[in-house]
Amino acid sequence: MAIKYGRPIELREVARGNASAAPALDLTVRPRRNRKAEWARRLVRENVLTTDDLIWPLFLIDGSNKREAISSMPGVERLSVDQAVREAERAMKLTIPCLALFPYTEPSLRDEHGSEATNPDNLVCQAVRAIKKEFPDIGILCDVALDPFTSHGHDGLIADGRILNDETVAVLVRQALVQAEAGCDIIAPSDMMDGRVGAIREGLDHAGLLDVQIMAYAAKYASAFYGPFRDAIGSAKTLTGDKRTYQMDSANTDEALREVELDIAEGADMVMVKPGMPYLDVVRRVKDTFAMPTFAYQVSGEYAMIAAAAGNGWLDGERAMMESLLAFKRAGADGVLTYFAPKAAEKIRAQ
Ligand SMILES: NCc1[nH]cc(CCC(=O)O)c1CC(=O)O
Ligand SMILES: [Mg+2]
Repeated sequence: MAIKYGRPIELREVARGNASAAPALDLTVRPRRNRKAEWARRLVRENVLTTDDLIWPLFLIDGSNKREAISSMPGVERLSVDQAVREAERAMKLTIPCLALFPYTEPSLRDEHGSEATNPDNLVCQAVRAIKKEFPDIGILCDVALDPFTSHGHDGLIADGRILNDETVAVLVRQALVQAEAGCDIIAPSDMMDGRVGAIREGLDHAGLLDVQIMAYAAKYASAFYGPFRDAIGSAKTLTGDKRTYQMDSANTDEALREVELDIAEGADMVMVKPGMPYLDVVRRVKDTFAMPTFAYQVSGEYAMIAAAAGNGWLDGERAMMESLLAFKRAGADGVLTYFAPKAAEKIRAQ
């Protein structure tokens, strides 16, 4: 019997002959049945976003009782350490498992070598200690890279206009150690130097910090979507040139797999793809290939686009936020770093 759309042709003729009430289209399969009501949609839903999927990035600034708006990231502020502790409390109440910390470094503390990065009493280390003291049960992730601390805004050391890989890695290991010693749970190298994951793992192990995890920014692309972040940490104005000799070319995906493979071999516990939404294909390939805990960073520019369009009344900000976050789950991500974390958590918990 010839089958078309699931029903034998012969039977289709019979069905046609019937009542005038018969459907105009003779369809056995009607996918809309599973969408007919909210309960039915919930029943067949494949992916779900929970508060466990969220990592909340915070920007830090020196001082006390201070909150500073970031003009290119409406709704996001730079926080003094005491205010960051208040946000940690909010994260605990919202059951967000982990915070990520990024410092705005005073210009007077920035130099060519990013020396402040390895100061055990720098802003990030102060914040880690303060948060851990009050809320030991929240996870803290610290970025490892020199850009918040260098006068030139690059993630590594420079000589004759070139980024020095191996010399930079030596500094990154020291940066990771001061953060881990302050109580950081997850070290997240975002610098894209070759070999830094292995060197940091060795440094941590040698210091007896065996339980400190590494989340490698494994496939990190040279992206225009980092613009607002560079405003937030104050490196936008000082950055000379671009980061294309260390961050990846946005045309490549095979290369992402090779980068991820290396970082896993060097000891990464978790891997990350960054930016997020424009690179969901990479998230999917990485997850399918390595079956590792895989994260995506919905970066500042992605946040800014949605926040700006919502602010102008051009799209429904809350729905766009939730849809964008669910997209990461659909692509295979185990979690998302997102500036929407508190808002999304509030919405999830209200459901
Ligand atoms: N290496 C630092 C770093 N860590 C996270 C981001 C971007 C995050 C965002 O845009 O939200 C950057 C910026 C950059 O590489 O220039
Ligand atoms: Mg690499």
